[in-house]
Amino acid sequence: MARLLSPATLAAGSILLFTFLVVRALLRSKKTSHIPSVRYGRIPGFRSWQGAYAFLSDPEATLKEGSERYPDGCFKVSTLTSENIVVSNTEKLAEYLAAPDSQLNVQDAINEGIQFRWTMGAGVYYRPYHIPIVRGKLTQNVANIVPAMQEEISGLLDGHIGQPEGWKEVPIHNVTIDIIAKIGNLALAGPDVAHNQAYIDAAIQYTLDLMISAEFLRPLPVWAKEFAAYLTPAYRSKKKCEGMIGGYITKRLRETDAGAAKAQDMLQWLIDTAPPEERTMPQLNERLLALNVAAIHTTTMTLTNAIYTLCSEPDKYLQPLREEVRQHCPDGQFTKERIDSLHKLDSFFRECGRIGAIGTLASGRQARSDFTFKDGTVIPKGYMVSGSIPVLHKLLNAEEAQFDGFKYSRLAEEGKKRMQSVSTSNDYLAFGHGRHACPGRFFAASEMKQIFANLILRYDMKVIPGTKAMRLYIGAQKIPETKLKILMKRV
Ligand code: HEM
Repeated sequence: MARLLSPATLAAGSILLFTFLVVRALLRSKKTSHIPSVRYGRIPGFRSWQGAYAFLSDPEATLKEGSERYPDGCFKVSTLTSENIVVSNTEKLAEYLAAPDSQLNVQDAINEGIQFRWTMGAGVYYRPYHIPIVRGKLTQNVANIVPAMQEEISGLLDGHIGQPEGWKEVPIHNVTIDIIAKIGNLALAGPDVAHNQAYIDAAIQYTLDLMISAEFLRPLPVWAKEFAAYLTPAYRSKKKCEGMIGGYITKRLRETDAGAAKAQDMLQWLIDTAPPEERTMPQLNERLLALNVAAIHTTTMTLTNAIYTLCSEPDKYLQPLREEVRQHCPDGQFTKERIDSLHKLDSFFRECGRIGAIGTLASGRQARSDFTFKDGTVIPKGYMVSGSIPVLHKLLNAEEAQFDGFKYSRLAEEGKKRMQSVSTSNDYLAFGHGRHACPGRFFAASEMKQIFANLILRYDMKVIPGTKAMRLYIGAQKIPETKLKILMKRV
């Protein structure tokens, strides 16, 4: 091993990898030379890399520039390992979202981003049988799980924040991620797993390990990924989780085989539905982790962003939202119907999703074969196409980009069609759009609203004077700051 990793071998390996990446960048650029680039450099062979530097330094500004320069067509931006073809208008978005999966594929697009065929496991990539279960059973079960979630949220808020008489500094992201991970796992695998703190921490960490592993694996050729995957933090993390809940999964499999299974949770529906090769303990552990990846950080970031938004303008939003919750839930108890009747709260969440969507690129699809738009523009096989959030969410114009939390409830009161936080459209893509729009959004909205409503019933909240919630970029992702503390005081 020492000989294999000698400085000479490492240097030779690095030169080979560098040459491979330069040649690949040159070949890639040739295929997309018909599409205008935004913020690429001038040095031949390195143009797309300079473009990647510009895009990754400020994705939002790069996309705004592209959308302004090419409002009717497509343009391309570069990341370190690929080029992304971006559309700026709703017609083009609708056109590519209607393409069949055999032509423009969502699984391949996600795989490009998080390499999940290798970081999670081939089963999740080739057999996504969990998606219809999330869209169907999990969504239908939202009403049934509200009371258990409510009890859990109450206990966790007592533990994390308590009932402070005076203003208390609270690292709110740490609180929301723990609550989301626990109530999410309550629905995924039941209380035994949700109350296993070591597993919850490991499931939260798994997503981060996966992101790092994806960066390590992405530049490698496919044959190398097959081996390198076993050396990644994601693989170690998955095995660690297997050690923690493997016995519990095996018990649930045995109960089901004995006809004694009673649970109404995702694990049960997975066991009942899995194809034979997926109906094993390691594969079910992998599938639960895949769902944790889809569910924990997305929901936490969206909720944290909503809390920061509220704390920046508490005078404007806290009291009206609290009054609405008190009016519809006078005893402080929630049901699905009561949550659905909170129209101001829903409007607030939709506007947070419009202004502060987690991604700057939406609904990415990767071409399995060449795709041709009506205007003749071709997305070549192997390339990504996405929507530009800044233009589709109308963030180019300063007036339209202004946060207006009660805009949608006001429009509905004026007799216009109600636009809900979970209704996707060509110009609202916080949950994507089309056949592959997020199937977990109804569940996520219920979780977020319950936590948010509990918070505003219990606490006054505001930012610490002199501080401001900043957004950070990780690639094309736009995420809320995680370290910011806010001030909270019991009502
Ligand atoms: C606020 C929280 C969430 C946000 C912002 C979010 C966002 C998204 C987005 C943008 C997509 C891609 C849609 C597209 O390409 O058009 C997606 C897909 C997906 N999400 Fe979510 N998500 C959230 C919560 C959840 C939860 C709680 C679950 C599961 C319990 C989940 C499961 C999935 C799955 C399985 C897909 C893949 C769908 C497919 O490929 O057909 N998500 N999500």
